[in-house]
Amino acid sequence: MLSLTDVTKTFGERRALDGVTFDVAPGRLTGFVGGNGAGKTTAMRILLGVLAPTSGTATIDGRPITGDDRRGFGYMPEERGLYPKMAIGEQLAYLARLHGIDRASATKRAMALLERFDLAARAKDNLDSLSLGNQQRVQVAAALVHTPEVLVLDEPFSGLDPLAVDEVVSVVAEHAARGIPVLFSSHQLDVVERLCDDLVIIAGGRIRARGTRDGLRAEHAGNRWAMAARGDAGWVRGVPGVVVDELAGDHVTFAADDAAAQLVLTEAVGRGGVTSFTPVRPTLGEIFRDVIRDEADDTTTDPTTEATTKEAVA
Ligand SMILES: Nc1ncnc2c1ncn2[C@@H]1O[C@H](COP(=O)(O)OP(=O)(O)OP(=O)(O)O)[C@@H](O)[C@H]1O
Repeated sequence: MLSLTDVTKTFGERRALDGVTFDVAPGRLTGFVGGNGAGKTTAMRILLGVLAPTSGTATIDGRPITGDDRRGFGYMPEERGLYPKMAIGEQLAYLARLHGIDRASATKRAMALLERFDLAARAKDNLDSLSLGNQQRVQVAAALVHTPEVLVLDEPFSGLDPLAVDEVVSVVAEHAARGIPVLFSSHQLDVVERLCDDLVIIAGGRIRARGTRDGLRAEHAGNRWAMAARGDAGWVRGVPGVVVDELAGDHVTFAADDAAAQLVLTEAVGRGGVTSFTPVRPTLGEIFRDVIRDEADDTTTDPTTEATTKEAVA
């Protein structure tokens, strides 16, 4: 288990993280979601030891993360880190060797990863001769080449088309399935929603929500229901305690507490039955807007539009 506990990070006057606590469980994909400047990269850099927290702790299995632990981490940094003018096969093999893997195995691993990303034929090409999507695949491969014990990926899907996203997702999921903790940040909420097991939502340097994806969706369901009745469902408008969101013939979505929803169901059965009756789960985008709005009162800036200037710290 990889954890940040009560981590605060300030850059001069700017508080980039404020009491941040979350876990990344082994064998699970944890999506890290937040607007520009929310604090995702800063939190990841603290996990990686690239930055020291102002206060709070970064731990693995309950003990402070050491340099040795971190050598076993796979990290795809926001600023990317590969050499544009070096052949990609050679480059991946070189990175594997930096992790202490012998030359023959390093080359083998590099080629296996390129194979996996359908780039084996390009092994001798320089990184900068590849399309942006392929360069991104190589960046992901670089984080995986030493078979990491922990995987931290900063925006691994940015700039990828939907098919490339699926391909990277399946490779990353294979690594999670080895039982390692995987944390990735993304602005693409639809991808996060599809991919992750657990979610951490951050805004303005503070954690606004965290938990399992399904748990958060249930928690934020807000008593909304969808029903497909047999016959026109217009009568639902007249049921006490019900607010209809959308009505289209026999399909209706509405807000109602459990008792009012039960009334609707009973009435529908009396009127000929239903073909479906389900709670409506919010999308991740809806949850995101929900938690940001809930907390907006006690933030001084809009976390989703905050500037992302990254001044160098002297
Ligand atoms: N080295 C730095 N010096 C000063 N301020 C910094 C530095 N790094 C980050 N910040 C500030 O800390 C805040 C959080 O930035 P961070 O990069 O962690 O956000 P982010 O969620 O990764 O954003 P994005 O999605 O835009 O990459 C921002 O206000 C940013 O300007």
